Amino acid sequence: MAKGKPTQAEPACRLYLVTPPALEPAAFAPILAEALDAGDVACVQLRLKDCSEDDIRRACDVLRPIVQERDVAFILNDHPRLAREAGCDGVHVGQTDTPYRDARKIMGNDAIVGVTCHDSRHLAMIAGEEGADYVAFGAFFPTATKTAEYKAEPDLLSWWSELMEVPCVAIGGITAENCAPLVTAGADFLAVVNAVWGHPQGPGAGVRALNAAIEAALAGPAG
Ligand SMILES: Cc1ncc(COP(=O)(O)OP(=O)(O)O)c(N)n1
Ligand SMILES: Cc1nc(C(=O)O)sc1CCOP(=O)(O)O
Ligand SMILES: [Mg+2]
Repeated sequence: MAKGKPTQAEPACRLYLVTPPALEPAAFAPILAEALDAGDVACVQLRLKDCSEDDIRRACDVLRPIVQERDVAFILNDHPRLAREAGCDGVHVGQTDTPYRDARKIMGNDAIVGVTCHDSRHLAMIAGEEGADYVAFGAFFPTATKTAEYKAEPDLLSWWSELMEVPCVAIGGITAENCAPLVTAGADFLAVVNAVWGHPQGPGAGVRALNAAIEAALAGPAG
C-alpha cells in the first residue's frame, strides 16, 4: 500500500502493522523504524485508544514522517478529520465509527479508506460497493490486544478474494506460526500488533518472521 492505493502488481500478501494501543511517540519512534527497516511492510496504522485528539496529533507529527519517508502508507485509526489534517495517507473506520461515506468525503478520493467488516460478507459487500479501498475481516485467532467480539474463518477470505477485486485484510491474533492458512486463503494483507511489537527478539525479528512465513505459505508445501 505504498504511496496510494493497492495495485495488482504488488506481492500477493503483505504486512500491515498496527501500532500498540498506547505509546509514547518519541520512545516508539526508533522501535517503529526498526520494524520498518527489517523488511517489506505495506502500511502502518496508528491506533491509539483512550487518547486525546492532541495526543494523536502529536503522535502523527512524530511517527508519520518515519513511515512515509520509507514509502510506506501511514493510516490513522478512527479519526478521518484528524487524518486529513495531519497529512495521513488514509484512515481506517469500524462499524461504529464515522461511516465510510462521510470518511471518504472528509479524506478525498485519493486517500486510502479501509473498513472493518468483522466476519460479515454482507458488511464487506456494502463497503466494497461504496468504494472502500480494503475490507478488514477478523478476529481470526484469539487476541489479547483488544476484546474481539467476532470470529472470522479463512473461508471468508477465499470467498472474498475469488469474487472481489477490493483487497482484504486479515486481523486478530495473527502470528508467523499461524498465518499460513490466511495467506493461502487469499488475504492481501495481514494486520498485526503483538506478533511484531511483542516479539521476544524485538520488532525487527517480528517483521522478518512474518515475511518469511508469508513467503513460505505463498510458495506452497513444495516451496
Ligand atoms: C486493519 C484493521 N482491521 C480492523 C480494525 C478494527 O477496527 P474497529 O472495529 O473500529 O475497532 P478499533 O480498532 O477502533 O478498536 C482495525 N483497527 N484495523
Ligand atoms: C485492532 C484489532 N481489530 C480486530 C478485529 O477483529 O477487528 S483484532 C485487533 C487486534 C489485533 O492485534 P493482535 O495482532 O495483537 O491480535
Ligand atoms: Mg474503530
